Amino acid sequence: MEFTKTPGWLDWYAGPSQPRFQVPAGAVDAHCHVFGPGAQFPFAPERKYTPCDASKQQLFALRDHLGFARNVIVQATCHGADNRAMVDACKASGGKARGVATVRRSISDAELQELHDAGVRGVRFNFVKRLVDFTPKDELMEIAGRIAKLGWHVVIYFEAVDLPELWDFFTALPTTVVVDHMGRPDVSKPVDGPEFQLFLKFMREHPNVWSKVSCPERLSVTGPRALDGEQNAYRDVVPFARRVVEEFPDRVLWGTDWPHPNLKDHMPDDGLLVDFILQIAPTPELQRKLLVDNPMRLYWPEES
Ligand SMILES: O=C(O)c1cc(C(=O)O)oc(=O)c1
Repeated sequence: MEFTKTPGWLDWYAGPSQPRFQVPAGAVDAHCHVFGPGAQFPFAPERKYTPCDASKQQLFALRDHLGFARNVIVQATCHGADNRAMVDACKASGGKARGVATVRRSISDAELQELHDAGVRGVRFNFVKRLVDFTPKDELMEIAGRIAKLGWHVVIYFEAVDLPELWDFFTALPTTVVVDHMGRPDVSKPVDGPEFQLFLKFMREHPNVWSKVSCPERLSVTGPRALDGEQNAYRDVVPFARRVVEEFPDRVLWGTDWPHPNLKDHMPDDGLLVDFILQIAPTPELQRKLLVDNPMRLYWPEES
């Protein structure tokens, strides 16, 4: 099947630089995606965007180039609840990738078990309205109850302004809960202001809640961009991510977010995104927790 990219689509950055920051041995890129290829794994009819292709081979090449050992491949919304591309990548990784799936209530126990055998360890619930249609909360809660029995967790993606409305649902989830991209704070607001303080309270009061301190390129308003060798990129995001890393060092994850769906302004150099980690996790101990210990505990508990 032939697909035409969404107008203005930015393709992932070809030829990323070699990071200056050498990540610790065994580091995990805990948030990345594959897109198709569309000819092999068609994009879902209900998708809100049509991306460029981003194959498993290209993802694994990036992993090796950046010095990472493993990936967590998160189902991208352009594939809906058809997890074949993500599952194919997990299976092809030789145990070096785990997955996070999107499932509907109609999924059978046998299908859940097949996902588990392929390496899936979580489901993603998405509340970002530009990405997905609404799913009733009772359906999501039913799915959460079922996947809890497999030892999986729930990944949630939402925007900061929606946290108050979603609070009761999130805090009732029976599993570990992993927040994508720090719940998308508005970084033009103060880090000590009510909006981000509510997010910190969410983590403080609920020890089952983890956060990915990822996507500065999405959250930044004033940059500078991770391009042209910039070693101090996205300075406006740093206080937010650093606060989360320092207060909750055992409940944070980091990922490239490659191939960076829906960026409108620029496509970052992934090598420089790795260097960004030094700004938010300044000590070797924090780096090891963020990049190795925490993702291993969540995704490869049998090895950690
Ligand atoms: O902000 C986004 O556009 C975005 C989209 C997706 C997805 O389409 O799955 O995943 C992400 O992590 C971020």
